[in-house]
Amino acid sequence: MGRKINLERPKKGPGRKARKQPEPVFQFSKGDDEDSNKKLSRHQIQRLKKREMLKQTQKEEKKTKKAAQNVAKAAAAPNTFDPSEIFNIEKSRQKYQQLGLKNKTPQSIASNGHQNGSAKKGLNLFDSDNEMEEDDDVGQRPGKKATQQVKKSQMKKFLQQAESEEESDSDEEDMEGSDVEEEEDEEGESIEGEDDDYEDEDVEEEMGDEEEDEDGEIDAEADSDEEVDDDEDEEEEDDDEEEEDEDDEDDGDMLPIEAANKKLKKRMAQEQKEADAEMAEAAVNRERFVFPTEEELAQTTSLMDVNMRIKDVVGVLSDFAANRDPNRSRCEYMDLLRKDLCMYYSYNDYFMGLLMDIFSPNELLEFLEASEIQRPVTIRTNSLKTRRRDLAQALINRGINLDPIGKWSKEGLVVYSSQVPLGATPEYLAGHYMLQGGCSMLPVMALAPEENERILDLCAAPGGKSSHIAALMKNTGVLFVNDSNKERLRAVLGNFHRLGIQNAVVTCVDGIKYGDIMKGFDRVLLDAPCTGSGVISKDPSVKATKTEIDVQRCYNLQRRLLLTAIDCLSASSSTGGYLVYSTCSVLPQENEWVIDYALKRRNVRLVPTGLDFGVEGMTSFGPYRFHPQMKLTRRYYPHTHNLDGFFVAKLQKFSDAIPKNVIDEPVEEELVEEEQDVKLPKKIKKTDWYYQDIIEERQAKKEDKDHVVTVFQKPTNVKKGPKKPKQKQANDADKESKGETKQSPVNGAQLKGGKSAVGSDGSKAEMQKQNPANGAKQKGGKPAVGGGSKVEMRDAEEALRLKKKLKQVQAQNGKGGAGQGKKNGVQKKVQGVKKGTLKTKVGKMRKAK
Ligand SMILES: C[S@@+](CC[C@H](N)C(=O)[O-])C[C@H]1O[C@@H](n2cnc3c(N)ncnc32)[C@H](O)[C@@H]1O
Repeated sequence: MGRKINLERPKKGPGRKARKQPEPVFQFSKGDDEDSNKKLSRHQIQRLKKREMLKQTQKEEKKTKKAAQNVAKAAAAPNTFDPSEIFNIEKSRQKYQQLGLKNKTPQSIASNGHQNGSAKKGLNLFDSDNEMEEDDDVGQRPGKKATQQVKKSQMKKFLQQAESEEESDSDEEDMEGSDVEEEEDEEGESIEGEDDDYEDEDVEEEMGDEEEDEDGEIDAEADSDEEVDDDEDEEEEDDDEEEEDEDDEDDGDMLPIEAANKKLKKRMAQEQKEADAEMAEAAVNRERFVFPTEEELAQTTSLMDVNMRIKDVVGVLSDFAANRDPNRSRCEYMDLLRKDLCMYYSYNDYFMGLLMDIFSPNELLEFLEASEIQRPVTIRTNSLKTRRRDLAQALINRGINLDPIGKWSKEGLVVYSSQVPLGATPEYLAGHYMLQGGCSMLPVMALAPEENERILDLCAAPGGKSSHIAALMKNTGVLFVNDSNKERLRAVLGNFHRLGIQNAVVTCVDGIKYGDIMKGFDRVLLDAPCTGSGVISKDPSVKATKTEIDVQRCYNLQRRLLLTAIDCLSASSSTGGYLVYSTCSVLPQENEWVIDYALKRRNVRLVPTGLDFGVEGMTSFGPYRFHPQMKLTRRYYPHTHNLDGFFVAKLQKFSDAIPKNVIDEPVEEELVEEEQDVKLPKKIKKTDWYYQDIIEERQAKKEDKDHVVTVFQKPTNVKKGPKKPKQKQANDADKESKGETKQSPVNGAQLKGGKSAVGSDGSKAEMQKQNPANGAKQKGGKPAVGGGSKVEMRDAEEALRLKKKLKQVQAQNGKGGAGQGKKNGVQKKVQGVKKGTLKTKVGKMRKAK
């Protein structure tokens, strides 16, 4: 091998290596120029021959040595830390950014696995893992490392943008006698074209490992720098040779490859030893953490100090017995940690407390950090219209940098960067893909819809998961898509038209009442509304705004929706009888607890989700013990999987009968939910269904004169008709209380979006039916707006009833004095309802009316 003579191929450009190392002059070579040899003396010719032989042997030695090193490196790679790889990644990343990929978020870098440990773990999920290659039937080695993925995506970009440079670079490299190039030449391979992005990893690896200088990244560097580099390289090589010589003496008859391996191991052991010594020294020199006094705490002004203290306290808690201050309890440390975390990451105390109940201090830090970073953008191929391979090709052609999302999905793609908005590409508009978080694909995969089934998605807007279901059903069967929010359903319609979904029926009904409309589904998906504690990176307002009442509202609603969803399912379905429950929350209150509640009240059992990754669900939480099968459920965390926090459970219904000795109301002790006017935050996202619902309700209340605002409001536009006979009235009232009457401005009025209001007859029974646990609630578990407090309402109802009775008694008195005793009794009762307050309350309500 060695340097090649290139007399015939013309040089295409002034490559740096060409300048650095001019083409060798062979004026003394034997065969080429006999005349010139003749001019030399005999001694000169002998010296020349000697020199050439020496050069030749040196080159060969060098080459063997390099080959041995490479083999040793490759052998050691899976278990060892290779600084050159880190260097490579970093360099690639810089180059990547230079290429105009400034929008690349830190998270997307993390997804490549070279930011932190958690990201490395998450890498598995966004690793291309030869998915594309598998699709394409291109043979590849399985199981890549983070660095390889980075290289691959970088290479993709490089090769597209620097295609013109490719040839000249390779020529120059040929000139230098690069081993890599030579090997490539020998094998007749080249690294051109997009398809190669998914191939030739071996070549990429070699390029990374062996010839970092030759990847064309530092062409712009000054010649002087190159010279310095080269000098350094030479020095290093000299050192290596010296060491090798020493080793050679010891190693006697070892093969060069074995000797090189031994040397490498020795060097690594030495480095490890030094690192350990440094760590030990640092640990000794580090000051012991002293619990701060009240004054010190009050004086803390900088977030840096808070951060330092957080780390110190976490350090103490990780080995409490050894590191603690004997005068301080664990509780005190935990309190300090909670306060600091709240301050540093801007959480409210309650919400941070919830998270501290779930995670250990170390893991909590990882979770909080990961929740500050955006997850990688992911898209799902719409298999109704295209194949992932074709979509990827089309998007790459538009300058979008992407990879398959991972082994676990056949449709997902992770997008590292894009020059064009992903929601406006021709492919998007043509419905070839859906913008969808990676974790959103999991519940549908667990549901495993089949063709020709009847499937219900109870809380479907904006339709990401429903459209996935429709695609897996291949537009056959019927998909019922429901959501209680009319505005959000518009997005569903838009998406369905774009994606070409034709087997869907879209409804806008309160999910709790869906069972009254339709039942007997083969499969049901309940992607329940939740606190969003798993998607803090998308909506950071969750950190500061969620309160105890919010959490309770969510799990109450989730429980009721889950029971309805189970009731809608058919246990006798020939293909299924399966239900998937999911939330984008990490709180056990909204996940395991809800599932446990349903397991006790319906004939369902937990079955495996079929998802081959994720953390097992909790079988206990604080004082609560859940069903042992709960470990079949799956949890996903941003810090572990680089996905949004998520929960997936799969249930199978084995009987349609409802167990007799259970009641639907929550049996656990609940908070008394106070009726309160929900304060709206200053900025409300359009996607925030919770606040959007409140705004919508308030708006409707303002606009709709027939809307039942208070229990005493009289119907405004009900035509007076002939009085119904008593029996008929009773029947109607019964019907209304069962929710059969569709629209009545007064009683049991259906509010916009299928919500029901408290009946004007104010029957307590009806109110309790609305919300057995905590008083009247509407869609989303929110309190009925505008009805005053529960106590007020009850008093007012009682007062009205008694007043009516009083009038009757008075009328009877007018006819005769026999009712006097009765009248006194009723009057006493009226006074007894709420001493002193009744009059004013009734007065106020009248005024309001
Ligand atoms: C987590 S989102 C669903 C996301 C959807 N599955 C997707 O993948 O695009 C929860 C949805 O539940 C809806 N929702 C809230 N309360 C509901 C209720 N009582 N009945 C039906 N839907 C409800 C909200 O409007 C919201 O769209």
